Amino acid sequence: DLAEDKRALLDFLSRIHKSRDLNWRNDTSVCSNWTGITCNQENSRVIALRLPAIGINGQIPFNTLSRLSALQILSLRSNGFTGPFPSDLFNITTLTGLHLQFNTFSGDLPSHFSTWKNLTILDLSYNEFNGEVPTSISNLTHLAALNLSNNSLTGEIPDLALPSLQFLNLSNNHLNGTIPTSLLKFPNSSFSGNDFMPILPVMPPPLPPNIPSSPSASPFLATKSGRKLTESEILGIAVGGFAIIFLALAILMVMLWSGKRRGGAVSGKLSKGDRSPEKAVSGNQDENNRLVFFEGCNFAFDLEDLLRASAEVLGKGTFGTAYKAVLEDAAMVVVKRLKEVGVGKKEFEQQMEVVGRIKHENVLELRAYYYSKDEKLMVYDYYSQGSVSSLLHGQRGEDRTPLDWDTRLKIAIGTARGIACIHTENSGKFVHGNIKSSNVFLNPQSFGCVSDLGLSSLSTNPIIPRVSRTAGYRAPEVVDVRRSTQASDVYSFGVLVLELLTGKSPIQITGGGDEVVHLVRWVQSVVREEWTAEVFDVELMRYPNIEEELVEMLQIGMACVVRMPEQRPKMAEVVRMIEDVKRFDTGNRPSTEGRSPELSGLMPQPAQRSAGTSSPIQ
Ligand SMILES: Nc1ncnc2c1ncn2[C@@H]1O[C@H](COP(=O)(O)OP(=O)(O)OP(=O)(O)O)[C@@H](O)[C@H]1O
Repeated sequence: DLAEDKRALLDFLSRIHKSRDLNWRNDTSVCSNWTGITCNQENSRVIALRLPAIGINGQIPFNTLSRLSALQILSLRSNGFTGPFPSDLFNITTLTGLHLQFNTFSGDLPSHFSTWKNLTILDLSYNEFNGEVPTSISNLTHLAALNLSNNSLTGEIPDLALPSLQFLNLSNNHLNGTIPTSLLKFPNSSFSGNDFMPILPVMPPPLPPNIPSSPSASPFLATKSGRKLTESEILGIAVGGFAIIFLALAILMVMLWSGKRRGGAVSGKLSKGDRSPEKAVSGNQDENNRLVFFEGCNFAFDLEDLLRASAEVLGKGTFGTAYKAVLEDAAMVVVKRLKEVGVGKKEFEQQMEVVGRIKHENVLELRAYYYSKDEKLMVYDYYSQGSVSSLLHGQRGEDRTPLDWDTRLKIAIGTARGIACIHTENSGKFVHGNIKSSNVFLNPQSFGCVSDLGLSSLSTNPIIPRVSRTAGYRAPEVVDVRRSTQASDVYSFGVLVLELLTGKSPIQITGGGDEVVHLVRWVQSVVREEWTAEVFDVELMRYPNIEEELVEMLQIGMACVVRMPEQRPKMAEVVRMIEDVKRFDTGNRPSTEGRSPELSGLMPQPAQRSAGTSSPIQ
């Protein structure tokens, strides 16, 4: 229980040598007051202990931490721990993450890695372990990240058949022999700096998607087998080379984030014990330049980890560039690097606090932010499915998740609820300012989830090119005065609804680039001509008995995009209207028989459509 956890921690504290104080006192609450401790929701057990860079020397005292029988995460990284691998930690069968990197542990790794059935991250890098990589690591069937780099390990790598492994680093040891087939999927950088058979000095990142991922396409394998490369392989390597340069540039940019803030802020290469414990544990950064996490965020990373992470550019948006960062523990986050923030630190922080406070299932949670003179970053969860924009307009190949009608309805209702929630914030004055399909993601139940809130009021009013997708969502009055309002959010939402119904982008260029077609105007004109059925996405034609829902959603979408802002419905009203449509979705959809004459015959049959579609937007 918690009392035993407390005793174990106090025992640990009394038996370690440390250069700085910890605020662990017998008369204070472990869960509320003690630095580096995380308890479970009921505050009845200690589930995480994180003491990075706290200046502890010597061995981990035996039979102390191993008594924390509910512990899931143990991070003692960047200290001065010495001695052999603390084998009594095997008693903690609940452990999911063990971070002992940047210490001076030495000796062999134990040969009985089997009790940690739930372990997902094991980081023992930058120590002085020697001996062989134990085969028993294969017993850690949930292991997603294994880092044994920068030790003195010797011998051959065993064939670690780890089904969940996504990140592997064995670089800079003295390993030799060949790389087992089960590990060949990892980039060569995972194995560099060892005594393997000669390999190419430049290690390729994962192959770009346009290169076939057959083993022969890997330069590493080609060299090993010694056979000549085919023309397409050479081409593949050339393209891969560009990809490497591109990736290296991306990583360089991420590194630059740290470089820029030298002097007062954190550098990616702090030596051991450089930081005070409070700073190290509470976000690990200088108080004025730290990554600020919001409550409920379970991420175990800091700015340093973020800067070390490999980054991939997801895209450049209106307010900056979005990167996907893969942290050492294989967790993926999205980091938005903002450009041209037009407000000072205080205002920025206030805005972030408002955004970070919003907890709603249809609003993408801001996990953390960072502010310094040169850099402003925002951190979100990574949504692997991509945005609604990519789901709707992305490649229509095998990998594409088809957006069926129910999902589109769920996207619409989720997004509407998310925006309605946002509009209640800040005494009912909060405005999103940038509702569009690339800012909507699917939550685990496939409902729409709104991202990027709070950005439009921070930026220095970026000028949106007239012919850009973003411009297609802007309400007419915003184009004139360049100021968003809740009514203009409603307009943008209306465009999103029309996009979901038609499957078309809000702006299209036709006629060899001369003609710009606005989705809103096109839908309005088609409906005026009483060709209503023509507007709907052909992909929706396969779903039976959805005509009424389509038409009702079309009416809602059109009500949102009326020209006069004051005539648009409020977002809460829009939610109610869509919820009325959603009632059709209980499995008792009315059949086409018995519908009103206005609606009967409105929908042409699929064959009719394909013959007669006259849409100016293709
Ligand atoms: N949390 C996320 N998970 C997955 N992909 C994301 C995430 N956030 C953004 N993206 C994707 O990254 C790309 C760039 O996003 P970003 O928000 O910077 O620009 P945008 O949405 O195109 O434009 P804007 O800046 O106007 O919102 C987009 O394709 C977006 O869908």
